[in-house]
Parts: sequence; structure tokens; C-alpha cells
Amino acid sequence: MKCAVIGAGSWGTALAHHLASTGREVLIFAREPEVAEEINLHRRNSLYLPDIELLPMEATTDYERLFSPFEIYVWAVPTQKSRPLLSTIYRNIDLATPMVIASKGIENNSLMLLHQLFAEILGPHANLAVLSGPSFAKEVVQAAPTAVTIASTKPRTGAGVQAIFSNDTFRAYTSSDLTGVELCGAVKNVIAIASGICSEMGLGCNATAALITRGLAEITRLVVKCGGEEQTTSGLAGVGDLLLTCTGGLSRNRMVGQRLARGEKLAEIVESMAMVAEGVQTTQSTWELAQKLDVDMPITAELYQVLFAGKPVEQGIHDLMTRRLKSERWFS
Ligand SMILES: NC(=O)C1=CN([C@@H]2O[C@H](COP(=O)(O)OP(=O)(O)OC[C@H]3O[C@@H](n4cnc5c(N)ncnc54)[C@H](O)[C@@H]3O)[C@@H](O)[C@H]2O)C=CC1
Ligand SMILES: O=C(CO)COP(=O)(O)O
Repeated sequence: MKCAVIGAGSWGTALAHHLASTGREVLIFAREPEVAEEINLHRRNSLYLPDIELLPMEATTDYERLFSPFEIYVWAVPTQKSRPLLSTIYRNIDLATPMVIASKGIENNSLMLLHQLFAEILGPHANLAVLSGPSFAKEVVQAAPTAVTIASTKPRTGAGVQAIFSNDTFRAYTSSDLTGVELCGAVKNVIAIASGICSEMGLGCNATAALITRGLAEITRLVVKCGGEEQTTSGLAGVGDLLLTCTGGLSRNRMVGQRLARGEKLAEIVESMAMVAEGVQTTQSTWELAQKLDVDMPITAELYQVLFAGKPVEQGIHDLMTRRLKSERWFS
């Protein structure tokens, strides 16, 4: 049976290519007709994944094609665009088919993670899994060794999805902690923007190491408060993806931070990017969630002020460094 990948941006295309590399037939749903046409005619997606020759796959812009039987669905649509698309197709997709959520973010206003959004729209019988972890799309299509986490509350679904994705260059581990895995994947993008600022301002390696460590501390507090497992934050979806995105040159979120530090306006940066940097909207959601749940997230709070309230970056850094002195214990 075919796999269906929904979303033909960099990540959806990379995952479709990876599934094709395991010998599977793949249907990929694209929003833009020119993207579908280029994949079908030239095996390329120059808008979202340039300079890569893709393995054979079929692309379509017709969402009714998603209503046939599939082995799995893979969801790679930006978080803030997910509700409208899912609401359009949900009545006609097979609930028993595993839905593997590969997007990373927290929906604005509702403050929902995607597995919560999917459960709300698809209902309690939805067969959900989350794929997260350190995995730049470009490296996955280049078959560079990659390890990820597959979370599902259904052991059979988790193991099935793990088997489908794993091969000798792509290794998936299972987890039952949907909330922890998703929150880690979402909030690391917030810390990655801050890391891009640090790097561009030349604040040094000490600052980056401190940012990653204290970023992990605030992610952990949020995960635990939301009912996730503390241990998840030291896994691939947690510290793994945080390290990758805060230090890797391929990160779009880190790039947003670098451009902010160069003095560009957030609106101009977002407008000029063909691809999504989820951390921008996720900063808003995370800040609201932290306030609602009374979780101390100082880096997120300062970044929120910089992104959305015009606070100068230098002031944000000063305010972070001169906060009340405290114990290093994450929950103090
Ligand atoms: N690119 C990467 O290396 C990775 C990305 N992710 C996550 O995957 C998700 C998707 O990211 P990318 O593919 O990188 O983004 P992208 O910006 O490369 O592509 C976004 C895709 O979503 C489509 N889209 C945009 N608005 C839409 C709408 N209203 N309805 C339907 N489709 C719409 C676009 O046409 C495009 O195909 C994000 O949540 C991202 O954080 C996760 C792991 C790795
Ligand atoms: O999530 C990612 C890698 O795991 C991709 O990060 P960016 O969206 O910052 O490029």
C-alpha cells in the first residue's frame, strides 16, 4: 500500500523521498500546482528543496486523492495552516490509518499541540503518532545518518511507524510521550531564534552553551507542567533537536535570529522567506502558555518582547543576565 505525505515543503518532500528509498510507493499532496508538476515531470522541488534529485513519487494538488486507502499518512503542513486543511479532509480519511504528525509548533490562540488538534478534529479513534527529533530535511534526503523519536500512545502504532521509517540511515526510537515529544520539538525553535541572535552578535560559545542549557531547563518545566515526561527532554526530540537547531547552519529559525540581530525587522524577514520558521508564531503561543500555566520561561519571555513588543535585543540580554539569582535546580 502507498504512503501519503501531506505537505510538499522541504520536510514533506524529504520524508516522501525517504519513504520512497525504503521501496514504498508515495503520493505527496502539494498546495502549489507548480510544485506538483515539477515533482512529477522533473523529480525536483526547487522551491522548497533545491539541488536535490528526488526518487520517483507521485505528486497531486487534488486532496480527494487522499481519500483512498494508505499504509500511513504523514503530516508536514505548517502548524498554523494545519487546522483549515485538516478540517477540509477529515471526514473522508480512514481513522484507522496511522497519521504521523511531523510538523513542529503550537497553534496560536488555542495553544494546542498538533496531536491535541488532531484528536479534537478526528475524534477519539484517531490513530496518531508524532515524528520529531534532530532531522534537517536536506540531510535526510542525502541519506546522512539520522535518528528520531516516534511517539504514540498506541504501542502497535508506534512500532509499526518505527518499522516503516527505519532503515540503515534513518533510525527511529519509540516513545509514549506525545506531549513531551511535541512540546520539545515546538519550543526548541524558540530557543533556536535566540541562539541565532547570540551567534550573530558574537556573544561567544559560553553564551550559546548557557542558552541551550537554560533553554532546556525552561522546556523541561513546561513539559512537566503539561503532563509530559521529564526524561523526554534528554532524548532526541529534546536535547537532540535543541542542539541541532541552535547550532546548525541549516536552521531557518536560527537564521531568523541572525537576521534580527543584523537589525532587520521581523515582518521583513518573515515576508522574504519562502519557507516557514515555526519558532516565530510558536514564541507567541509558548509565552501565552507559560503565562496561563504559570511556568517560568525567561528566555521565551525576553524573545517574545523582542519579537512582538519592540524590545531592543541588548536590553533583553541584559535583563536575562541580571534576573534574581537562583539555584540551578530546574524546578526551583
Ligand atoms: N525542513 C525541516 O528540516 C524540518 C521541518 N519540520 C517541520 O515540518 C513542518 C513543515 O516544514 P517545512 O516543510 O520545512 O516547511 P516549508 O516552508 O518548506 O513548506 C511548507 C509547506 O506547507 C505548505 N503550505 C503552506 N501553507 C499551506 C496551507 N495553507 N495549506 C496547505 N499547505 C500549506 C506549503 O505549500 C509547503 O508545501 C514545520 O512544522 C517544520 O517545523 C520538522 C523537521 C525538519
Ligand atoms: O526542526 C528542524 C530540524 O530538526 C528544522 O529546523 P528549522 O525549521 O529551524 O530549519
